[in-house]
Amino acid sequence: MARGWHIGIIGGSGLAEGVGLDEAQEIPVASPFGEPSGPVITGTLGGVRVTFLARHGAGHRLPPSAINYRANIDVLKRCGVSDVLALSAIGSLREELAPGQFVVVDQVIDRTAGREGSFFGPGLVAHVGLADPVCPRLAALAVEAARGAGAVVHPAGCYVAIEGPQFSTRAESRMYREWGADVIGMTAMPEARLAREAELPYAVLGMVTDYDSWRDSAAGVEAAEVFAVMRANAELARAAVRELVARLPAERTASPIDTVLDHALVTAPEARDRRLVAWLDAVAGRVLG
Ligand SMILES: CSC[C@H]1O[C@H](OP(=O)(O)O)[C@H](O)[C@@H]1O
Ligand SMILES: Nc1ncnc2[nH]cnc12
Repeated sequence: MARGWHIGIIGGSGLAEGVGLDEAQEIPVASPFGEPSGPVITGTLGGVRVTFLARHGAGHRLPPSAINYRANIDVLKRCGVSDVLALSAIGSLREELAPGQFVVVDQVIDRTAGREGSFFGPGLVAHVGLADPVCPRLAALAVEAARGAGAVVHPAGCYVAIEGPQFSTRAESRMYREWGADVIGMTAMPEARLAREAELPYAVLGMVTDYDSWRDSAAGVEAAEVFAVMRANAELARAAVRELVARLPAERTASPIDTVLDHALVTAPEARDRRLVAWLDAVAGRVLG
């Protein structure tokens, strides 16, 4: 039995049905930040507590821009999750990252616009470091787990998060390649930012579904293509999650990410907005008392 671990899984496109938990219970969890994508499903997998949330809601109701990323991370934190693994469909910007293969993201470029990207704000200012937006320990576990499940896994890759919902133009797709991005999606930001603010180690297990639009000879990507590849890979993604929980160290040791708020809050206690402080009971209760 792995002590101290409670794995949060955010299921992306093609993975709204969950990961097949034992003793599963569906629980609506309220958040002061508004409506999460849906109720969480909490249960166990190999004796480890796991809580699942479908990012786009049941039946893929929400486009990337309408997802309440703050509420989603807040409810996972409220459920007592210790670490968050995000499952995502991604486009490939490199020949060697082929559809059907997995990429465990290690860097992110944020090209989203207009999304709520922080739990903090006027009345309680915080600046957390985001140089390394994913947790190396969880990412390494995801690599081993996905390999153990039989997937071809690339252990690193830079993810460019676009606003969407349209896919990129050819010019954009080629520009992202020049910038050094390896894969493309619409959801890892602000998810990664918010997980960090909530002191939740976060990693992205990306499943390559297409080659985006940078290749001269090929037609651009279509949503049907993404879902067809995801349908074919959903079971492999679930197997990777089962492998991950089976490979967790017997005891969860502290991660530096667990305490990033220790030195991040800059607003003087007497200048803090009481309503915002109350909203942050789950995300920052550890440091706000
Ligand atoms: C259905 S194609 C575009 C859609 O797929 C990805 O979703 P997710 O990251 O939740 O798996 C991409 O980010 C877009 O939201
Ligand atoms: N090519 C692509 N662009 C953005 N998001 C995606 N998700 C899957 N494939 C994608």
